[in-house]
Amino acid sequence: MHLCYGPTQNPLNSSPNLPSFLTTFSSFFFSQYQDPFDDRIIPNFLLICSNPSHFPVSDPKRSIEMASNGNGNAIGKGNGVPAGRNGLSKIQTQKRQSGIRPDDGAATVKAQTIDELHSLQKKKSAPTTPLDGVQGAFATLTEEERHKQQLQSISASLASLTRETGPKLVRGDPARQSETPRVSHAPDHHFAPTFSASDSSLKFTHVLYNLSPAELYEQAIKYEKGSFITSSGALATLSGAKTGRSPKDKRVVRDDTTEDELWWGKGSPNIEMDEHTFLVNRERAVDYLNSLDKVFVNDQFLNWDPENRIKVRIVSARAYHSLFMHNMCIRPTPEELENFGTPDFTIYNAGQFPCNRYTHYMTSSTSIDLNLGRREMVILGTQYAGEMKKGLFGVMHYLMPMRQILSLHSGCNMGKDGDVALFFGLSGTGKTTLSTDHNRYLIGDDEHCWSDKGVSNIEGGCYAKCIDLSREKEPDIWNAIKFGTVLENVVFDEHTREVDYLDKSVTENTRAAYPIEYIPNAKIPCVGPHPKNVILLACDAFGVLPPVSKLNLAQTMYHFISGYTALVAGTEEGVKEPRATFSACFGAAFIMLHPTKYAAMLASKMEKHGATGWLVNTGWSGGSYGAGSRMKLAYTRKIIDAIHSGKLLNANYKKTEVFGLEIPTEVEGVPSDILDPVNTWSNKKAYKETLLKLGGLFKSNFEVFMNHKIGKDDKLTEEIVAAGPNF
Ligand SMILES: Nc1ncnc2c1ncn2[C@@H]1O[C@H](COP(=O)(O)OP(=O)(O)OP(=O)(O)O)[C@@H](O)[C@H]1O
Ligand SMILES: O=C([O-])CC(=O)C(=O)O
Ligand SMILES: [Ca+2]
Ligand SMILES: [Mn+2]
Repeated sequence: MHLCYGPTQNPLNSSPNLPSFLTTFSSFFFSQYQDPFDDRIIPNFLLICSNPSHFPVSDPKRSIEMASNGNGNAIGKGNGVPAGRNGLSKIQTQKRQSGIRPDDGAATVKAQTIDELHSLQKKKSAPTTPLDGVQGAFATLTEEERHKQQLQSISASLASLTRETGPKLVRGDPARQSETPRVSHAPDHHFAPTFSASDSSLKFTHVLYNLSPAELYEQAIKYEKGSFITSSGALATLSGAKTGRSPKDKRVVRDDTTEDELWWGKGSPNIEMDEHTFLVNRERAVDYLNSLDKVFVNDQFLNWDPENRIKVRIVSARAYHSLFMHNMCIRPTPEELENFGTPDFTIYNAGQFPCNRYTHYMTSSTSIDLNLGRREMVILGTQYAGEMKKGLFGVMHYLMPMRQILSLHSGCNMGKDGDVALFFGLSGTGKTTLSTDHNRYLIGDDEHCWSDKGVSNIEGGCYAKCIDLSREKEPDIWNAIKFGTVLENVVFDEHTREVDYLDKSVTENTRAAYPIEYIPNAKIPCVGPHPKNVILLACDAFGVLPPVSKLNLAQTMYHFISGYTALVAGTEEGVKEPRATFSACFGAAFIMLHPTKYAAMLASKMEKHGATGWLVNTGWSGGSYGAGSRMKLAYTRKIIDAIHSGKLLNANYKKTEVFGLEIPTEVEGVPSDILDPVNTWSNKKAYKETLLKLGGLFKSNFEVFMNHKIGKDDKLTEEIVAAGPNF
């Protein structure tokens, strides 16, 4: 069985009450409007279907008729076998025409040998089976020719740039001897070694192309230490020495184009490297991958907006990496895979192999290198899978603004009335937790685009923190941790394989990566109309920001550019406890252009579509980290509910000192006294000091943005600067 798009109905015909903005979208976006909004929403267009041409599930010729042991059947009685002396059956010495004869004679296995029996167990299926009546570029190709083209494309990807021949690739698992190597070179040169040939070009590298989760499980369990099936069916893996991203080891090639286009210098995440050094690292990664017996190749998509879809290829050495990206990127249908062609962007993940510290620009044995001109990324010295996901996010932060589309480090969901909310926030502030809301459709948990048509998710999966995860507080995430899900760095019982989500022995940054359709009310395709609410999440370790404040546009921009939070331990290497951080656009580690470019786009989109900004503190209450405690998730959810329902928009507000934030006096389901943080601190003097201290941190952080214009004139810039803390 596989997922495919089923017939779509036009909701605009059957739902006359839909808001008018929906008419700006293609109708297929909203075919789930027919579904009653109960607690199990299954979008119409995501149907599980089985195509009889791929999946002959009921083919009697192929089914294995399992022979029972015949315990109840007296041998030689009424089963056609002639009885011999003493009533015992004669030993059959002649091979029967119909195959192995089971003891009871009732059922016959069609195989002649054990090997044949085993070969009956597996049916050919997509993506290796050609479709009936295929259309598209490859329609006239035979299966073999298609494989050859695919291998040539992969061979070209893996080619060294300094040697004449590409690697010798062969499709399939090296463990299966029956597969005779079919060579594919790019370019297809002579066989005999030349001056430029190396030993690695004489051997075969097997390509495991777009394997299914089941196949990847087997590869992981057989070959990767630390891979286990947990009691819920998820695959537990270890990411090795790195259990979080390494932003200090990220490098971006600075060439004539990127020199002018990208943001460089103080505050920028883009640490430069030159083209030559990139090629040195690329060669290192490619040589490492080619030296292996097998590599995994994933061809997938980014961005659910069909007009702005990006084709990505991920070449990696671990089943863990392949399954992670299978879950996190958009999974092509067999038809789409067949017409995939050449990728727009390629990742070479040689994470098990270090970079050479004597290479220019390298400051450690880890290097994550982005070359926009070559459309390539190289990963050396870290196996943390999040590098791939966030590396591609960086690419989108470059490509999308070029098309006037805003890329966002945000979660996104939609209510039954089509009201969309964005959840911005740094790592660990609650994007995944709060966008995964049982009463709303999930569009995505981490990376989105906002175009003229509305929002679209960049990814095909979610990446949830799972430290302290509880079934009761986060039921949808809990239930998504099942077969197919990658569980990183969790600790489990040796025997029962029950995961202990409280255990931080490996890391605090334990993670689950699952396909978005594992969330029952996922909105497939993951697109929606223009946002109504823009929620900025901050996990304030100082405990002085209110649980919720309503922002005007200038304040929204001020806080968006500031990107404040207390970084929660673990997601970035070396952070052991929460500490105040400012990260422009709530994602400075991923942006490629100056923050004001994204801010100006956000301001104009929010203004145009009348979106309301909110600041929600999911961090400390009743004191700073150490004295107070983390805001109860149940209260934050009530606050978010009140934002979605529109109730909070019309509440009574008062203004706070220093930050000048509008805070409501009441929110349904939340104790009123916590709404103004001053009430929750027993030491009022300490509160005021802490408030001023945080205000000072905001001010000094914002200094670098003071002389940057946001938008067309100075008006907005002045308003934004004035919207910060005042004392
Ligand atoms: N009041 C609260 N609001 C939101 N999350 C909370 C709250 N209290 C505790 N948490 C916990 O904080 C964590 C939020 O992590 P989440 O995965 O949502 O982060 P994220 O913003 O998606 O980060 P990333 O970008 O790294 O994926 C979860 O483990 C959640 O259980
Ligand atoms: O990238 C990661 O490792 C996890 C994540 O979503 C983030 O840090 O924003
Ligand atoms: Ca997340
Ligand atoms: Mn994230």
